[in-house]
Amino acid sequence: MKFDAIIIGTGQAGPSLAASLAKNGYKVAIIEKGHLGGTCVNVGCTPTKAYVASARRAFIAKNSTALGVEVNGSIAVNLKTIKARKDKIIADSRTGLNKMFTSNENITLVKGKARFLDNHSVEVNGKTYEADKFYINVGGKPRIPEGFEGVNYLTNESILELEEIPDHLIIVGGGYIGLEFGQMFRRFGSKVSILDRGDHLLKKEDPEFGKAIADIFKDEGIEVRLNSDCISAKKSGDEIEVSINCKEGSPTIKGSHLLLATGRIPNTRDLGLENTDVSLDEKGYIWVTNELQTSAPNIWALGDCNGEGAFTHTAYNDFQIVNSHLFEDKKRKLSDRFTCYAAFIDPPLARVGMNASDIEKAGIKARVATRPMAKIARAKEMGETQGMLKIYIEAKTEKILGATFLGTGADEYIHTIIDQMYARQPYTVIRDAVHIHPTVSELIPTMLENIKSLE
Ligand SMILES: Cc1cc2nc3c(=O)[nH]c(=O)nc-3n(C[C@H](O)[C@H](O)[C@H](O)COP(=O)(O)OP(=O)(O)OC[C@H]3O[C@@H](n4cnc5c(N)ncnc54)[C@H](O)[C@@H]3O)c2cc1C
Ligand SMILES: NC(=O)c1ccc[n+]([C@@H]2O[C@H](COP(=O)([O-])OP(=O)(O)OC[C@H]3O[C@@H](n4cnc5c(N)ncnc54)[C@H](O)[C@@H]3O)[C@@H](O)[C@H]2O)c1
Repeated sequence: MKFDAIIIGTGQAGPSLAASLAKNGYKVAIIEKGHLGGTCVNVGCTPTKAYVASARRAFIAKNSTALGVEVNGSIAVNLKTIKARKDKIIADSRTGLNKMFTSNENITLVKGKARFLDNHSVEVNGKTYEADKFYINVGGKPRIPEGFEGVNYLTNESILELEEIPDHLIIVGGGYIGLEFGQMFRRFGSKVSILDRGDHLLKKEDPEFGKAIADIFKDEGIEVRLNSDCISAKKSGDEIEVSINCKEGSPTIKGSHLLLATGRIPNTRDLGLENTDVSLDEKGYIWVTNELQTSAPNIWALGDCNGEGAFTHTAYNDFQIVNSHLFEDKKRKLSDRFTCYAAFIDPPLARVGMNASDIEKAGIKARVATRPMAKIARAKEMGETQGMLKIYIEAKTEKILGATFLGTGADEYIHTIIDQMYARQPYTVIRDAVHIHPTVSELIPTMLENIKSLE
């Protein structure tokens, strides 16, 4: 069968692109080997944030005595109900996508795994599909280190199928996935141990943020072991025993369940790309131009598989970039985008742009503004004073280089900084703005009155 365009994957870029191509008269096929919606909808953002919400309710119910709220009765967490609520949210999204594809006469949904035969054709379930243009949106999957083959480990996918709360959940990896699941399952009632080979949690952040998170987690009763390289695991009776290469602490740890949260790899190795002119880097990410074109001129790559972002908003922005070159005057580019994201722990960590080590590597002369949450009236009133705010400013241009916020509501008010960076205005615009009292945001202008040289 021949189409104007074929999209592989129904993640965070493919469906919007299919709708736009179809609206502009293209005959489009969109191919999906798994559930419609990809990682974010089925095993990523949506289910984890639904679980985070349940975990926070449980935590608040158990920890509000200091605010004068006493719960005189037991608080039970029902993982079956939590899972059923999550499954319903996911089912609604999948249904919406299915309706969108099947009700559009210009879109053909093909269920199955696509494999390129050459630059202009793919094979799915023994049938050949040809097109002038291809858009690859195949996403990624968990990276499983060697040494764990002999045990029944969990990933971000299988942990979301549990219906009983684990007694003792060991988590290998102190990145976003490890931290979000770790705090969530601790709040559900599991004993939780998080192990990471690095010397601080969230290795991409300034070390002080990882240290502050480790303290918050330890206060909640989570065991955090750093400088701990987990090399293998084996069955030990009913338990799983993990062997650790470490200088301090026991070289083994036993638990009822093991979650591997050791990073992700792109779904590009079994896509038949060797039959095309598409080039991959050494980690398997697809090489793309600033406009997301691959080294084959009729093939584009969007989302996690191009290695230029690892988030839903970056995948969606990839759609916007490609779409702007297809159908809009305002041509967008990858290089216009500032990196931004949040870790949805409690309190959340939110980040945009550069951190201290990025600034040092770039040799930029910078200044910094900081404020602990403990010095913010609204945080005190809420009884949520953990964390701190940090903003970096370029000395020469007075423009904001980046910010990291750890604190209650940080995933929302980081956008004050993100928008200022996109406006490409000096930091003095926010410094001189009047914000609403009492909010955490109101202290952002105040902290910018006190900027210091970055040592
Ligand atoms: C636990 C977890 C939590 C996350 N939380 C957040 C969050 O809070 N915020 C955030 O921004 N990001 C989050 N992410 C990241 C986010 O989910 C991804 O960045 C996003 O889903 C990437 O979308 P994508 O379009 O690149 O691909 P995906 O969503 O991965 O979709 C790719 C699709 O392609 C299909 N596919 C692959 N190969 C083929 C083939 N050969 N043939 C046919 N189909 C194929 C797959 O089945 C899949 O459906 C989270 C990720 C995880 C794992
Ligand atoms: N809130 C969000 O936006 C969100 C949430 C979850 C996941 N995600 C996405 O998923 C991606 C992957 O997340 P992740 O947490 O799996 O990866 P990550 O790369 O952020 O963290 C993995 C951690 O595992 C450690 N590690 C790896 N192997 C180890 C071993 N053998 N022993 C001990 N430690 C080991 C690494 O040192 C690292 O700190 C992220 O890049 C992000 O794009 C996003």
